Amino acid sequence: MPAEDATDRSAPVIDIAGLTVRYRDTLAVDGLDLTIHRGETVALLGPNGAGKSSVVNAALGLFRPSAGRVSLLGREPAAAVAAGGVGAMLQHGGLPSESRVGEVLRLIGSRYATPWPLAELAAATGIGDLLGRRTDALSGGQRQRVLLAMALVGTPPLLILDEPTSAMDVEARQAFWRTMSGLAERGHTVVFATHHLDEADAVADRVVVVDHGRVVADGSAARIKARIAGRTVRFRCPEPPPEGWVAVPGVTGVGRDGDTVELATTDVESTLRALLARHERLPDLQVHGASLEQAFLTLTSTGAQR
Ligand SMILES: Nc1ncnc2c1ncn2[C@@H]1O[C@H](COP(=O)(O)OP(=O)(O)OP(=O)(O)O)[C@@H](O)[C@H]1O
Repeated sequence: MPAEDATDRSAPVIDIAGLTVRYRDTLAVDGLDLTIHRGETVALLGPNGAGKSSVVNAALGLFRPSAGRVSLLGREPAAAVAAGGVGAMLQHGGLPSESRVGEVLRLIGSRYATPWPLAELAAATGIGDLLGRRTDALSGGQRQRVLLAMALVGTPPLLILDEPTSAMDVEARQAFWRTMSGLAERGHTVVFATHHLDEADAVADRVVVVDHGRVVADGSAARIKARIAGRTVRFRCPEPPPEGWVAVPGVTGVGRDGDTVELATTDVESTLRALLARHERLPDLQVHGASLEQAFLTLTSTGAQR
């Protein structure tokens, strides 16, 4: 693919301050601050209605926010998009009708000084066999791959993607993330909203959790998981202590599955010490770290409802 054009490496690629989005009575984004630097791959996570799409759409300058400011590549969003600095894939992105996929990509590419050569772009996005296909004769997953190719054709330094893999099958999803990793290695910045926590965990070097229009956690997936400091200790033990498992130091929750006990703990060391002092044997003892999903549920209102 063509080399990426030079950008100021120190300046933020996305700088959002005090972003507020209201739709009549709904406060969708509530004074959100977010700064993203060149080369970062950032996942925006949050439950349905958290405000992710509103942040993405406002960041792209698709509407004027109620308050706050957004700068993309050091410019107003509309100017950065018009200059070809931003590739976007929206949740309800449309394709021109009555056209062939290859024609559309050639046409968009002709607007750029250094478009990604069509054959290479088609290979990277898995649409080699779709170039002659009509845009209104695509499946949901094929459509998503073509939308991705449209976002990438100008090889923009910044990619903003709203649930880019939601209609893709497992193979297409893996290919998609390989392409994204390649772009990130070349210094492109990738920001994507997703509900796939496993993808965020595997692909993003930074995870931003949004809830009720605010950032409730921001850091590497590992840091976010560590922040809830949750571990699960499992073992087989038919008899609980007389005072109950909750009396064991560190334990915050107790579950049972047949004769297997599952203790949620915030202090795994104290919990294990206390258990081993009391029980000579803890058959099938296992200790698990928190998954990003557990962290997500704890950090957002989804968890509070449980
Ligand atoms: N055009 C609109 N008019 C009125 N309310 C809207 C509009 N778009 C979004 N909302 C509301 O704003 C809030 C945030 O929605 P948004 O789509 O930004 O969330 P999201 O995190 O992207 O959700 P999802 O994961 O379901 O796509 C929700 O309460 C939603 O109902």
